[in-house]
Amino acid sequence: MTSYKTIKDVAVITIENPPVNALSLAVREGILDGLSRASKDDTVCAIVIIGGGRTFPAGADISEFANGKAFTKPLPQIIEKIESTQKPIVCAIHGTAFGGGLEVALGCHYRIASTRSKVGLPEVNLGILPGAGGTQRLPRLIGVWLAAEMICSGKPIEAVDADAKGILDDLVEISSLESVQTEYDKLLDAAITLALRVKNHSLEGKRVSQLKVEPVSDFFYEQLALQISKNARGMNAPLQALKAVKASAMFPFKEGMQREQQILGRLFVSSQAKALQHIFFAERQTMKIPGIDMKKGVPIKFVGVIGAGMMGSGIAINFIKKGIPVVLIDAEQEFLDRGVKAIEDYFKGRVKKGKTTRFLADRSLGYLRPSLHYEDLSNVDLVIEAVFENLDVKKSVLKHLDEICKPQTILCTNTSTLDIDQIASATNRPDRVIGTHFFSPANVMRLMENVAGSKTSERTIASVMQISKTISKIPVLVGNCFGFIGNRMLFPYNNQANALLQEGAFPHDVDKVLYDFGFPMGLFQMSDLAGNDIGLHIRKAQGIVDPSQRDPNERYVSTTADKLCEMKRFGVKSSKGWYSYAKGSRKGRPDKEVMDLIVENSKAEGFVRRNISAKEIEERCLYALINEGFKCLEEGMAYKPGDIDIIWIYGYGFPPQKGGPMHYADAVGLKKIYDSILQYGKADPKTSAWKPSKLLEQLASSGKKLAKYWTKKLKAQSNL
Ligand SMILES: CCCCCCC[C@H](O)CC(=O)SCCNC(=O)CCNC(=O)[C@H](O)C(C)(C)COP(=O)([O-])OP(=O)([O-])OC[C@H]1O[C@@H](n2cnc3c(N)ncnc32)[C@H](O)[C@@H]1OP(=O)([O-])[O-]
Repeated sequence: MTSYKTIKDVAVITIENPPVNALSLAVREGILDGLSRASKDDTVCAIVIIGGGRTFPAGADISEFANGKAFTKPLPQIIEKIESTQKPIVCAIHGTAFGGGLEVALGCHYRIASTRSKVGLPEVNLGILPGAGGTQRLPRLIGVWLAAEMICSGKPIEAVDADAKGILDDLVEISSLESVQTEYDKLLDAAITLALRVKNHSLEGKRVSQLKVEPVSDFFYEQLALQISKNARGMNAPLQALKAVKASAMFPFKEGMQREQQILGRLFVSSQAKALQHIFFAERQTMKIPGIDMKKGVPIKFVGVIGAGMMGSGIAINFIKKGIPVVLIDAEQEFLDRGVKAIEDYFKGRVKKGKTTRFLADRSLGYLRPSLHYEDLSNVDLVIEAVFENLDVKKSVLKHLDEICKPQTILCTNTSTLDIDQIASATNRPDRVIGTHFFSPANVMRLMENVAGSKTSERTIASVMQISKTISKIPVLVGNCFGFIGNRMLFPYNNQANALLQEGAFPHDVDKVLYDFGFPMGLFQMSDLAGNDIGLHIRKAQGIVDPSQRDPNERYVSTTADKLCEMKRFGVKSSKGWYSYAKGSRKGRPDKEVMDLIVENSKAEGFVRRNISAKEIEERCLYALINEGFKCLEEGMAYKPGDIDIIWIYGYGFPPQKGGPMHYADAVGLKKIYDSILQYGKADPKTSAWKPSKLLEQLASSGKKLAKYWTKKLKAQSNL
């Protein structure tokens, strides 16, 4: 996991633990061994620590947190050993020196980095803090102010910025065109040169733990705490990290370290840390699908997008940003022009905000080819239709594409609810048809539900999953059912919210509970923002708006929602919906007209309104959601519980610190949820959402956790 060699009397310890050189136990042992060899060897005058391959360590090995290995030869002790070594140690950074990686660098006496590298302390995103001295050394090196900002936000910074802040001693200029090998060679060369230059220098002032921290006023901590509470609402780690940073200014290093370790100990075992670390791995597991070999994907080098509306132009941006040429098609010149303008405005905005350069923006725009002619798609590798959400319209678009595109072209349909098999049946290549459900705005939202139809081939799935990654999305493969995973689960969740209105709650009551749970907004606020007509459109497609077409054995809860649309209360866009809005504002106020309508409907539908507790609101909305998630798993529509969690966190704002609905279910206890579902079902037998999932029932009665059960099941499957 590490290698040792000497070059010109400098000992070089190379960390070799691909892909990210995480500081696993074997790496820590290797560093200790290297330090010991270098210290004992009289011919060695200085030491360089460098990461092999593409990066300096991206942190401690997160998988060692759960199995306890992190406590054997723990990282803080290794860093102490590095810092107290009597020979100068130069740390050479390339790639991403994150978390424990940066903490190792802070323990070294000198730090140089490639201009392409990034450094950061992202531990708060994992529910912990930089627990190997980062909260004590960084403030000593760059001051409390800058350190607190980096540690509490968890955001990485570019090497050039790190140099300006005083984290680095020098930069090694590497152009974007140079290979990783050249970067490594140049960096090592520069590190050895520096090591030889400082070999006889005193280490006085080079051991960061011995530096003094300039105290800052309490006002600074109060202001930062306020900002954290707003930006990272509901997250414990950033505020706890701030306490540790404050300790660096209050106590000598040793005592500060004790505070850091005490706080780390508490965070380590917290439910938030477990949830956030679950999300970290779940996000990386979405590409691992039983029976799908991702290597079978074909490269996608040329793309077509049909529909230059908000969705289509957003989709196109994703590709041209990555240098993949796009033909953007619309039927009318006016719509095409509008789409192109939206794309140009997007890039202009990025240049204005300093997020890209004019040169790069122009280069991206150069990849866009607007057209009114489907024939221009004859040679694309993949085409995504983003036309109106209507089965017949989408079928006719795909039929046309099938006639025009080359036989290998993959045809993607961007739909949020429609049946992929039916759409694919309009073509002669159902194996090359797949759903790509982008979330709006498509150039911002990272989630992509890729929907496999019954005939979609492994090659098509692998190609689309790979290209989704290339355009920086988080792709999740899902099965073909109404609403797929995200929207399918949204229906019972949303139904409960509406049922609560019938029984006695108001929109602001429900929204407050969901906001307090950690969602960025409640369901009614979300509906106002998206447009209440979208829900009506879906209910119409389901054929449930007309009372004569409804199943008499199923409770209908959307009368008020339907009436709001009749009253043209579409939401923010019409300045009134479930709430009323001042012109141009997205902050809604409860509206008497809506509250009266809700009361009137309750009465007309035979409900005696009652006070409903926050607990009941939370349980009913979330347990209905979770029950549907279990049904998606038992039907094979979702492949892993973690996939559902990722969909709900990235697509619907489920609070990450709760780990997603399926992780949360395990945390609450499946028996408790199952029993509550039975109880709510008894009181409301006409709501099918309360029919418990068989899988939930089975796990609740056997006392098993979903995560463990599913991991075992997948292992057994892969051993078959
Ligand atoms: C006494 C107690 C002592 C405790 C001391 C605490 C010390 C410290 O403060 C805590 C930390 O450092 S916390 C850490 C702070 N650091 C962070 O939070 C940084 C976390 N990492 C990242 O942000 C991204 O991985 C990178 C940007 C580095 C690379 O992005 P990319 O190029 O898109 O690559 P990718 O797809 O993302 O990952 C590739 C593979 O590597 C895997 N893996 C990655 N990091 C890992 C890790 N630290 N570990 C293990 N595994 C890690 C990843 O799962 C995946 O595995 P798979 O089997 O192939 O699926």
